[in-house]
Amino acid sequence: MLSVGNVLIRHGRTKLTITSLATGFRPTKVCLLIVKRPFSLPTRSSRHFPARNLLQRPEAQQKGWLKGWLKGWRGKSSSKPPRRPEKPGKPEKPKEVESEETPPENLYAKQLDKIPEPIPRMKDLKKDEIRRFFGQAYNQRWRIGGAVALLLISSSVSMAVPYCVGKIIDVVAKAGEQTKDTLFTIAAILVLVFVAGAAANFGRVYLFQTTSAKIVAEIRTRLYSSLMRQDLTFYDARKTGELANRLSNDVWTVGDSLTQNISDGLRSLMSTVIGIGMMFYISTDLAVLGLVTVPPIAALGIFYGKYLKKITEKILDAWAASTQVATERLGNMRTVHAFNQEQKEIKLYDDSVVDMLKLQYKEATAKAMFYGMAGLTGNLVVLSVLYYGGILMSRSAITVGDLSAFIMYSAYVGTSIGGLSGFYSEMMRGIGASAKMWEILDREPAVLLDTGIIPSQPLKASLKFDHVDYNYGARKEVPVLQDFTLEISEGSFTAFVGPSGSGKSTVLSLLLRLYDPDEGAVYFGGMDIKTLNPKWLRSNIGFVPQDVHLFSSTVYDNIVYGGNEGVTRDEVMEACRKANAYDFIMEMPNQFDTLVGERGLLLSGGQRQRISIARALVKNPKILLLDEATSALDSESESLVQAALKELSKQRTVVTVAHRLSTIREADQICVLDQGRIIEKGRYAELLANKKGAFRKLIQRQMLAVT
Ligand SMILES: Nc1ncnc2c1ncn2[C@@H]1O[C@H](COP(=O)(O)OP(=O)(O)OP(=O)(O)O)[C@@H](O)[C@H]1O
Repeated sequence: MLSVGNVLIRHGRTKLTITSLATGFRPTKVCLLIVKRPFSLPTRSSRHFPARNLLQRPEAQQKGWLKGWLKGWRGKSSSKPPRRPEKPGKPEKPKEVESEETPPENLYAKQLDKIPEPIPRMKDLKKDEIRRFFGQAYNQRWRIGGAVALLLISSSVSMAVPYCVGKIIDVVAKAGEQTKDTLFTIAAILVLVFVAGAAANFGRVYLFQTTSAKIVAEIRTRLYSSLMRQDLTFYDARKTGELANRLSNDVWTVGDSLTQNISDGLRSLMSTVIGIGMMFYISTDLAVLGLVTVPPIAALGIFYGKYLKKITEKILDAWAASTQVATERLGNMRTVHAFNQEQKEIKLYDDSVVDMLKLQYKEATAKAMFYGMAGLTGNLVVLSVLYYGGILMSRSAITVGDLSAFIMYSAYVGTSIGGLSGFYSEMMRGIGASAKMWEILDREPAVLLDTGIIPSQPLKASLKFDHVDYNYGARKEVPVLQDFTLEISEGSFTAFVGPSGSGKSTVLSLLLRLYDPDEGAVYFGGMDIKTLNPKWLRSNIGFVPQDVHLFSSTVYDNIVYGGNEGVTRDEVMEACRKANAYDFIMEMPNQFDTLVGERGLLLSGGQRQRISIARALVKNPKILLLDEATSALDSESESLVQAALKELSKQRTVVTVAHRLSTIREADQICVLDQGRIIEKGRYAELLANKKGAFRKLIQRQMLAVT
């Protein structure tokens, strides 16, 4: 009796464990070969299963486990939460090595910190989308071709293993004088074949992995470049998280499905075809018996797949809800703390987690049933093949080696069919993800950055709005600017005032050409800004926005960000002095190298605003747009900045939006806006003199508010 013991066969993504392989010498004796998990789908590692991890907690085994678990998670006793899913970026995807207890395909496990999306159906995809999806691999066709060739070699070697094992068993079973020599010869040949197979496998994995990385890198660069060029209308209609997803998870999905998935799919296909062929080659009767269970298992699989899809979609919705709750709250922690809403937020999140868990338990039940059934059926098949194979052996119709090889081939075929179903869903997911990327890549921005005139002579820094109508694409029904007409002469100081929402900031956005008017035109130095190169136009304008956004970098980096190419350190210092920012920067621990924190939150509002003013001044612009640029300054800083701005106004055209009306006493013209129209215009004193005027009312209201 030969006991081979625990034999591991790794095939594609699935590892089979043959716990015991024993055979008798006499051909009449039935060989015993038990295959664990004969049917398996492509898998993910267990850490991708929050519910699974949950079940491992002791509370989970008790009644009321859910509450216990949540309590444990929150309580002081467990400082660490239960193991959470992987962090963003590329979701860790087990490729070659899987845990022995491989869980089935999990549609939402792959992308954990993003809101995942359901797998699209074939009928929902357009032909063009499928063509373009594969088109992305075209640049890498030689590498992919090479990888496929190596795949054919390595798979052929793998598929030869059962046959060779069968032959070895037969040689051993005969146990003659020549046994040792024959065994040695077979083993020596097999070692060479295995080494060749390993080399091919190395090449295949290397080529597929690097090709995937190249495709991902190429798509990411193109996508990011396309995103950077989109106009603000595009961003107004989309969520930042959604775009970040496109750029990270979706791109990986596309890269993987074009390489790793094709590799796995081809392996599964080859294993299925060769495996079935070999089964028939060894014994037609046994092959028919072995394959007779395929249709019922397939039917069960389809039924299960449909149920799983439904429940997965519900889980995705629940996931989206809980992710949205968390993302929004984590980004607004100041508000949460300030309003004492921690407990309420925890409860809100817990509820969404519990909703999802309930669904995951339903899903787990369905999966457990399916895998239980599939395992039972598979084992019954093995048993019937063994039984019938034993009878055939007793009639000397087949050898023990052939029967062993047959069982191994049937296991290969079982796992490969499962692999093919995973291949299909991964491919659909890849095509779906790439279709969403095309939406961005194909979109022609309304403002093309590389077109338009770059004047050879400097233009006069005069501005003009000529009967401009505008409303935001996201809210077409709300007219924002209506028949807006205004002239701003070079070197003048113009201020916009008016109630909130009257369109003041929008005027500045149109000057920067962040949006284009629906009707009428905006002129710079007598030229319609639509005809000018947008980059050139913006290089002439310094802008201090209402909400100052600093990047998570140093003070210096944030200021130099506003400069034109080749801006010097001296110019940066000069801009800081003019913006009254120099002194406080020099008092900081690392001065210009001080990190400002995420969105500049390590600085005070007034400091951020002065850095923002310095950033606008560093390129020494001809036109300065200030959107309530001094609103966050204390009165001392404000008077200093006001003095600086007054000085700066002498050399450039300044357009400002002001709430504090005291800051615009010196303005050459003040425009009072209401519902997108200029209802009053003039100098400070003139407007104040009009006793029934809107400006005077604004001043009175402001004075009342102060007293
Ligand atoms: N990106 C946008 N998409 C859709 N509507 C917008 C957008 N930005 C502003 N609006 C709307 O346009 C109108 C004018 O907004 P704008 O910001 O120009 O007003 P404002 O006078 O500057 O207000 P405030 O003084 O409060 O800053 C408002 O009704 C506002 O809701």
